[in-house]
Amino acid sequence: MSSIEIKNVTKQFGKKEVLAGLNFKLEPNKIYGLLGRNGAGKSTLLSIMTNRIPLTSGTVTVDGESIQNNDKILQKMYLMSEVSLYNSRLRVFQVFNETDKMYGKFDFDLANRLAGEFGLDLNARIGKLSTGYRTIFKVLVAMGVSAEYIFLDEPTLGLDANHRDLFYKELMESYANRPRTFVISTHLIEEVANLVEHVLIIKNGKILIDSGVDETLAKAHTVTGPEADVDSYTAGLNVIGHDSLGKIKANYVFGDMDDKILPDTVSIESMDLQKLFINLTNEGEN
Ligand SMILES: Nc1ncnc2c1ncn2[C@@H]1O[C@H](COP(=O)(O)OP(=O)(O)OP(=O)(O)O)[C@@H](O)[C@H]1O
Repeated sequence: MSSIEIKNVTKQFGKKEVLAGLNFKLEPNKIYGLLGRNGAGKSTLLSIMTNRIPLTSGTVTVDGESIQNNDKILQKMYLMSEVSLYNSRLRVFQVFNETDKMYGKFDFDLANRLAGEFGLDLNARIGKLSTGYRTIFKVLVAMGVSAEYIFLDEPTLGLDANHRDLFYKELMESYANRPRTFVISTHLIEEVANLVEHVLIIKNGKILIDSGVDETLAKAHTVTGPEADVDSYTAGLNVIGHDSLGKIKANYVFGDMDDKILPDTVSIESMDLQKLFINLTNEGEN
């Protein structure tokens, strides 16, 4: 099993720098959440990692080998949006067949069963699918493909709540049956919080967080109480945001708490991933 290493990757579109020197590693058999606000560069990064668009500088390597012009390595990776490359007149089952020819060992059992569960007609032409079914179709191809690394770009775009639930459930089951690496790019943090093991948060073209979910949340605290007490307790800590309700204030702290004695009026609770994400990626803060 291979790991992917991203080193000093930058991407400029004209004069605009979208990725500003990224460094991280993707390990085999993990579910990653690639989180960032609209326009943060998630899709760009996924396209660079799968050699769909060129990078401006830096390297992407798999077990030390560059991915550029390296078909053997690129066979190990699948980017969900690739199906838009297919002729829109093709029918769903034909794309399953094409994918099998390109990557080998397509999981027809899984893709066909899921088509039934989602109510996707295998004979439908892909150009005629509704927005939601277009996503479902792309997701089914991505789940069936035999690649070791599956990059899912906004996999629930346009899906209703029932279909989103079904997708997450099936993804977990499929992952348990055939471990591989999934990188899920999304801004719907709440929905993936229980699914992903590791988060990569992008902001301003840089990786802000690259760590395990549990480890990340262990450093995220909500300190609540009367404003003056809360501010004095959190002075000197890494306060990344706050909320107020009347005279009660919540300061959001990311990082170590010190050993100060907690006043009776103040309480410390955990923070969920969504709240942490919002506070970390708010403009003007940090
Ligand atoms: N081909 C392109 N030419 C010029 N600018 C581009 C191109 N592709 C992306 N960009 C710009 O790069 C930035 C990052 O876009 P990208 O689509 O990677 O973000 P994203 O994090 O996937 O956003 P979203 O969550 O909104 O889909 C945006 O400012 C976008 O306008």
